[in-house]
Amino acid sequence: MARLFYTFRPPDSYSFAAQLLTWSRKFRVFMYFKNHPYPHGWQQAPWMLAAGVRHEWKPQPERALAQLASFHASLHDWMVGHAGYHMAAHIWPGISRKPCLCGFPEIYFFVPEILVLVYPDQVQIGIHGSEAEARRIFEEISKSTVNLPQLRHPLSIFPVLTRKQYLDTIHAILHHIRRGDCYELNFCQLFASDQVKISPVETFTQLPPAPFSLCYRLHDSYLLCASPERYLLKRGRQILMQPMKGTIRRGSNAQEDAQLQLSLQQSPKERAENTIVVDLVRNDLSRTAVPGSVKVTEWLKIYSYPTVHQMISTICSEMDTAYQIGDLLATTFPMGSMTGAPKKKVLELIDHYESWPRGIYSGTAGYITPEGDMEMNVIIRSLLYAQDDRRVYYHAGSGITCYCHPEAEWEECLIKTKQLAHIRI
Ligand SMILES: C=C(O[C@@H]1C=C(C(=O)O)C=C[C@H]1O)C(=O)O
Repeated sequence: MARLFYTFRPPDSYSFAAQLLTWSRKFRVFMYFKNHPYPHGWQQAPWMLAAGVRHEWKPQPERALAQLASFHASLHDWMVGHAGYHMAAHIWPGISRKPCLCGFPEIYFFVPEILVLVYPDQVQIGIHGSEAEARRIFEEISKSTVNLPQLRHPLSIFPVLTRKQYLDTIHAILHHIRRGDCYELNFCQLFASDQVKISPVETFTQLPPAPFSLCYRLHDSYLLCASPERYLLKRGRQILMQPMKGTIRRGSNAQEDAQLQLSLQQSPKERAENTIVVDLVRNDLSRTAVPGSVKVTEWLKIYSYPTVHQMISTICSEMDTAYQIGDLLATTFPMGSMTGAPKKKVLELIDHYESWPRGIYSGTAGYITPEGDMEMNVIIRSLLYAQDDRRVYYHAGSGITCYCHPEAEWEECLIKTKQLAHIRI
């Protein structure tokens, strides 16, 4: 039986979307998408929940990308899941595999039992079942009570590196850049906290709005993601990537904010960082593209988020019919904004200088539709929570180029942790 969608009209979609998140807690596997409406183009619905496992795909990671398209075609259904950063090891020989500190596998996708799409004027419930069953689900969600978070203690997380260790590492990376080993490297540091118990859903609701937010539970591992960055959008054969490079804090008043935005827009350093990644992405996309179809449709555009301004470029291509979704991932992953360039060399250097795993951070999460369309984000600005171990992790990084001032990069990482400042647990 194919998945059938049934339409309902809740009195208020915003409240329904909040109830949906509360309701999702009863599932051991779910992904809840909250696509804050920034002008970022196509997304399926403002809110979406994929809950419960109808089929799961836990492939051998080394064969996963080669098998993804045929697995998807065999089911012709929605698939939701993630690929962690260390899938890089199966694409680029010589890069080491490091297990995710939070327990997420290298790659995992599931076909949900229940899919709920929430639009401003209607709700669609997609199940392999009858309308009566869909109505029962709709009514159960409508009865969920949303508890406002009980604000108690601030969430304290600490960098694993001291400031001095961080600065020494950046100087070592700059040495590689001056020697010509590479010209941009995205170095990420780890922040952690032990012995914390959080309520993942309540914590997620306190993260700032972002266009690629999601709350993902895979048994005892949680990803609470407030990502502003898209990795890849596939619609038919049209592909779009939107690397983000260039970050500046928001100002405390409108005038300062406009000045900061302008200085980001005009900064030769940030423009160079972004353009290096644009070139890398153009190259990555050209490996599966119809010749001549790779185009930069937006270059160095500033987008503003609650705590930061970001510089984003958009690169499009048309994928050649000889290629499938697995090929697209294999030729573009890990995304250039999280590696630097040239990709092979910086992957080796990241392996060496980041002695902790990135794990699911710096990977991607999202969905594949039955038609093979895809929307995948970049997993950044995210809390990882290992419920069993009561540990919380957060990573933050920045692009290092020859223009960089190590102290400013340290500050940039701290700015990226600012979104956690208001969280209470
Ligand atoms: C590494 C992070 O962000 C990446 C680095 C950016 C930058 O250098 O300006 C911007 C967005 C991301 O691609 C992070 O948020 O942890």
